[in-house]
Amino acid sequence: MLSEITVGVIGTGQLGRAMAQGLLMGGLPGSNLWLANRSGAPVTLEGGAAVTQTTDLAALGAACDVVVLAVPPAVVPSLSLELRDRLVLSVVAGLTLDGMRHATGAHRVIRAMSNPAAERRLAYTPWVAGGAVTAEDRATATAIFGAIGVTDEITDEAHIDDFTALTGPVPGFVAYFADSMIRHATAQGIPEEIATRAIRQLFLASGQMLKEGATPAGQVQEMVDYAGTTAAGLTHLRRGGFDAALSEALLAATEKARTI
Ligand SMILES: NC(=O)C1=CN([C@@H]2O[C@H](COP(=O)(O)OP(=O)(O)OC[C@H]3O[C@@H](n4cnc5c(N)ncnc54)[C@H](O)[C@@H]3O)[C@@H](O)[C@H]2O)C=CC1
Ligand SMILES: O=C(O)[C@@H]1CCC=N1
Repeated sequence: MLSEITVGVIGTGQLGRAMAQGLLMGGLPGSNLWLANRSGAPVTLEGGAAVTQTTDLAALGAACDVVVLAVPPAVVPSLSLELRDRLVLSVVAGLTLDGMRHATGAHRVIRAMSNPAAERRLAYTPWVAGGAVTAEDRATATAIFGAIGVTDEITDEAHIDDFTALTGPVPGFVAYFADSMIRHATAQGIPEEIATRAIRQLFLASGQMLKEGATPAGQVQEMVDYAGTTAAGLTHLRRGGFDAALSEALLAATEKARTI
C-alpha cells in the first residue's frame, strides 16, 4: 500500500521530520516522499537518499497524492495552498476539518493528532475524516498512520483536541510525573544521578509492562488488592486529588488546542 502512494510532508520540524523518518522505516520508498520546509534546510533521514526536498509547496502538491500538514498553527493561513484534488492529512494542533478545507481547497481532509514517537514507529495517531473522504482514503490514512505506530479512526472531531493534550506530547505529561518522582527522591537525600537513573528505568519497564495484559486500572487494583506497601501509597493518591489535578491540567491543554 505505501509503495503505491506519494506523500508530501509540509513542515520538517519536531513532528514532520519524525513522521517522515517513521514512514521511511515503515515501508514508504524514499522516492515516494517529498518534504517541504520554509528555510530549505536539508533534512537528514535514515533511508532518505531518494527523498525530494523543496520549499516549493505547489510543486509538492502537484507531485503528491497525499499531503500532510505539519506546520505550526499560526503558519497555516499563510500557506496559500491549492490541493483541490488531493487527500490532505493534518497534525496541526487546533486546525479543524473546516479550517483544513479553507486553507487548502481540499475536499478530502483528515484531521489527526500524532507525536514525535513516530520516528520510532511508536506514535499514537487518532484521526477523524471529513465527509468527502473515500474508503480508499481511509485505507491510505490507516496505512500512513499505521506505519508510524498505533492508529484509530474516531468519529467526534472534538476528541482530537482531547488527544492533542493526552497523546500529542511525548513524553509530555509522563515526563512531568517522572520528574516529580525524581524530585521526591532527591528530597529524601537520594543523589540526583541515582534518582534519575532509577526513574528512567522505572518508566522504561512500566511502558513495556503496560503494553499488554491487565489495563492500567487493573494493574493498580492488583496492587491495592495485594495490600502491601504500594497499596498504602495508591490509596493515599486516590484520596489526595491527584486525578482532579491531572484532569484540570489536561483540560487546560485541550482548551488551548481549541483556541490556539
Ligand atoms: N512537536 C510535537 O511534539 C507535536 C507537534 N504537533 C503539531 O505539529 C505541528 C508542527 O509542530 P512542530 O514540528 O513541533 O513544529 P516545529 O516548529 O518544530 O517545525 C515547524 C516546521 O514547519 C516549517 N514551516 C513553517 N512555516 C512554513 C511554511 N510557510 N512553509 C513550509 N514549511 C513551513 C518549518 O520550516 C519547520 O520545518 C504543529 O501544528 C504542532 O501543533 C502535534 C503533536 C506533537
Ligand atoms: O505542545 C504543543 O503545542 C504540541 C501539540 C501537541 C503536543 N505538542
